[in-house]
Amino acid sequence: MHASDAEPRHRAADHDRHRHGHEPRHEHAAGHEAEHATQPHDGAVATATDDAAPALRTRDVCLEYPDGTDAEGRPRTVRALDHVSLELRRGVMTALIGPSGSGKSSLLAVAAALIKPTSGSVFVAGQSLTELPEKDLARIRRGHTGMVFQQPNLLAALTSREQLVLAAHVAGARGKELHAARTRADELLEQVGMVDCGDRRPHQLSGGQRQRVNIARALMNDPQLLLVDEPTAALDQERSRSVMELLADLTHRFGLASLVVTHDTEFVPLTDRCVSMEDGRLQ
Ligand SMILES: Nc1ncnc2c1ncn2[C@@H]1O[C@H](COP(=O)(O)OP(=O)(O)OP(=O)(O)O)[C@@H](O)[C@H]1O
Repeated sequence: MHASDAEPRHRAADHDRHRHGHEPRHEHAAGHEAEHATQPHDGAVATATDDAAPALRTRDVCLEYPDGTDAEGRPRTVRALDHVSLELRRGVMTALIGPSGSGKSSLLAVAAALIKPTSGSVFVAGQSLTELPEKDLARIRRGHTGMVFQQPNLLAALTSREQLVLAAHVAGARGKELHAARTRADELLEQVGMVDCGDRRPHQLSGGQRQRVNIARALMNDPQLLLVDEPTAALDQERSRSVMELLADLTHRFGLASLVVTHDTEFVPLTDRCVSMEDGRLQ
């Protein structure tokens, strides 16, 4: 076992909580936040966000995928999300469970603004995503949302530090900002217990360590919302627990609204809240 898999080092916690300017909060009743698609004077849609609003709110979201044609040649659809209303607040880690095909990944994809719902509304930090053009959706994805998938998908040629700096570069960092990104990358690697692995490439890391780099990379652009799909699918029990504990810890210290899809119900007690899906509906 790799020491950094089992014993993440968590320093600079207070610094980060202050940087974000808030303590973790409990869930509030839905419906009292300022939610708006701002219409500026020039007619373009601005991406104004409101830090007091939930990091994510979906209202009556339905999603249908095309599913071939029926016997008469008419197009068929499969309903993956069926009137899903969900609110995620910062500082709260929510487990998303449910049987295979129940719609968990679809909900993550809608929350990440990767797919537009067929109907219903999605708000990220109070900003309605429904009518935004692709360039603004891309900005929301980069600036407000961090994503962690089952497989870390790290680039083989890059060191851990470079993986993180690349995320800042893709988000538009240049010159002095890239210098700051290197410092932030090292801070984040320390936060996920990988301080000694900044110069290592993926093949020099264990599965658990790669997932830690992946998580640190998702935090590079200081997101409010962290969407995590089966982060422990490729890991043994011990490393799985360690990664879930890390996610819970980061959620609280960074004030993230995190939504974590998991099949491992034994780790649900590590989360603050659990929601379950069946046939595209939240139970
Ligand atoms: N691209 C697609 N095209 C057509 N149908 C899809 C597509 N993606 C998902 N579906 C269908 O939508 C439903 C929800 O799928 P989804 O992947 O969201 O479920 P899931 O709960 O994440 O499943 P799993 O736990 O197996 O990953 C399923 O019936 C699935 O077959």
